[in-house]
Amino acid sequence: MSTLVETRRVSLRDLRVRYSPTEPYVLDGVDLDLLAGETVALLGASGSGKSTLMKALTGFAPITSGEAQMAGYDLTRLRPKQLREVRSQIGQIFQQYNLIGRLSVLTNVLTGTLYNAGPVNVLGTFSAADRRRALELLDRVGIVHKADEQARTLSGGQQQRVAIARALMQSPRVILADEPVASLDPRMSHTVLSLLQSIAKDEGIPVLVSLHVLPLALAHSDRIVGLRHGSIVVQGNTSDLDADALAPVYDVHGDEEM
Ligand SMILES: Nc1ncnc2c1ncn2[C@@H]1O[C@H](COP(=O)(O)OP(=O)(O)OP(=O)(O)O)[C@@H](O)[C@H]1O
Repeated sequence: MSTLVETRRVSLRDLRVRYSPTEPYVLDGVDLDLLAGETVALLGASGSGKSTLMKALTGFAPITSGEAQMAGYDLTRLRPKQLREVRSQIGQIFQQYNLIGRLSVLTNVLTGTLYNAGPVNVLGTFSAADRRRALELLDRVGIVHKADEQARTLSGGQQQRVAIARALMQSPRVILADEPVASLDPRMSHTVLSLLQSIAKDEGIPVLVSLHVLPLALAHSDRIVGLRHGSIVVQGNTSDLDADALAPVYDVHGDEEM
């Protein structure tokens, strides 16, 4: 492991991924850097490879060739133990929040520590320091007043904020958010995305967020990357891009659906 900056960045060069040798490449020659403190929006039509890119970064999709550095690890040569280490350092946010509904909000946040847990934590006993930190994080995402409620009683936007607090509990070096607002109304989408962008800055870590709604990407990212058929067709600072510049991402003449 080298410098702090290198452990808080992602670097992909000519990345190729396919799920089977008889299938076409799902990611085909992706070059991408995610830098500490920046929020990068990943756009692309359905089937363009956004989730596969996230999965390749967490070792759930097979990297066929190319270079992939994540949080100081070479993803192309990971041993199983290192794979667990890498995953423990990636905060993942999903469309469906993935909370345990019958457990309290506070306990859900505390489960973020289980990635690095010893046997005591696996049994469900959390330290006073962890509980304090979990409450601080719930305060940070604006939902500490719900700490003792069952997670399933919360609205979608509230649950997603709990999921973000849970991810922060890991002290992640990178956050990957795969369509985190696809189930939320527009107002809550803005709240959650602006929270993620401020976390990237405050924690000094990269946040990669896949989105389907162009105005949300333009409003809540520092950089936008557009995937089409597994290749990056647009990439630039958000302030330099508009809907016209991003049209190639959605210009459907192939087999992708909008
Ligand atoms: N486990 C898998 N095995 C084989 N093919 C897969 C697998 N997962 C995804 N694919 C294929 O890879 C391609 C890209 O899928 P992916 O889910 O990465 O797209 P996406 O851009 O995230 O789409 P969406 O916006 O609909 O979630 C699709 O053709 C899909 O069928």
